[in-house]
Amino acid sequence: MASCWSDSDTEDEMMGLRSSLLNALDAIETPAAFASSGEIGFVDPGVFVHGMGPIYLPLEESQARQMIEQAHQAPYGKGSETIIDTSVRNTWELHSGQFELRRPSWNTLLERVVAGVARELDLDSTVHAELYKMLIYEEGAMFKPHTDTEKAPGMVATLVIGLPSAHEGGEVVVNHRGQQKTFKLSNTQCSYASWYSDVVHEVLPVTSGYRWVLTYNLALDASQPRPAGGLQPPDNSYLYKTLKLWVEQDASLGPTSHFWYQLDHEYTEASISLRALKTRDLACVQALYEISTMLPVDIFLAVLEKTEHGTCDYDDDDRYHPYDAMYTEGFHPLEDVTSTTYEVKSLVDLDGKKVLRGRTLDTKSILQADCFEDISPEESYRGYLGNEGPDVTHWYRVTAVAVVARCSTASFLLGGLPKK
Ligand SMILES: O=C(O)CCC(=O)C(=O)O
Ligand SMILES: [Fe+2]
Repeated sequence: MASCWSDSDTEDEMMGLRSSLLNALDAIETPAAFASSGEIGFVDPGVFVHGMGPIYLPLEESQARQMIEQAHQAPYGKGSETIIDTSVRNTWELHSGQFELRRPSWNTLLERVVAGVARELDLDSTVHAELYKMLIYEEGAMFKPHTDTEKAPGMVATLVIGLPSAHEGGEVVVNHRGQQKTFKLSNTQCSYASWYSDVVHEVLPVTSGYRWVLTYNLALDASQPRPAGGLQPPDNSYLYKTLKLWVEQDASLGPTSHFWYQLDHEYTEASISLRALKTRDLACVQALYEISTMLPVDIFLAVLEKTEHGTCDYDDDDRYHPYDAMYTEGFHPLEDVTSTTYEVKSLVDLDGKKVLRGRTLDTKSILQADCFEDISPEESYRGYLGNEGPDVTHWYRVTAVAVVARCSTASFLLGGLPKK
């Protein structure tokens, strides 16, 4: 009911809402990885295939062909059924009763790998690995995008260990909430890739050689609560509620209702886009983007710049070598600031497409009051020149996300220089 408030009530209310928005955004944490990969080294698990004998590393074609003779086409889960359809999954498989891993130290190594994966995926340390299948992908073999069904009680993730075998292609591509990673298992040593069961993944076609892997189900004790990590989207309900209030109140007050939230990392004007964002920045902007599909707000990214111009002290050497001094390296603190300006250097949409440049920045719209503090500036220094003392310009740049009430997006975008 903004219309009944006195100005000071309104201002207090707005300040309260802004600090709630700041708290809600500050509370967003870096999510755990949804998938991870790494190298293990050249370790022989002592693969012994029943009816065949030991398999030597790296895998040779003759042994690959012999194993394929023992193997069967791998099925895949479709609803409650498992079916074989080589246009979806084309892989040879040996089930865990058909082979053994005879090297006694293999389990110790496996425990180390599983502990590392548990850390990377932020899984509880009680996670244990259960050997599931051995897979051999020959030329043309692949597995189309799918998620993994729960093959054991408490199963939360899949671990694939690649064994040394020369091959090309066969990369695993994992996709989760708009993020994609590609893993290539090693030809020459053991390596691993792991992902939460609900992460969509595919194995691209092998173009030559044999891709040879062991698959493990990673499961938590059935008594453990399921981890929130990659399985569930983070809980952004507080941010949603606060933004909803802002849209209803603050956003109806001004013609260009928006606010800026400074990101943790700096990005260059050329690179800034959703894809380039790291860790918590990605989580924050992704949360805002998801909310923008439910509330009438638009999200942009920008490089914000503060420029300070003024004079500075010069050392006596400058007076006698004025032209050298023009190129003095190092930092010159401003003695007397003659002008301070704030600008939106470059505004882009989440795909990184420029929508605006050179708009004046109203610093009151930045949620963090100390936005430009603790930033090391870039500087341009002009040394002692005849009658003029030395002068200096400092530029402080930060990257921020803009949240704009959709009713004022058009006016927000006016007032900048034409995009370049
Ligand atoms: O071969 C791989 O890397 C993955 C296999 C897979 O996705 C599965 O067994 O569900
Ligand atoms: Fe899978």
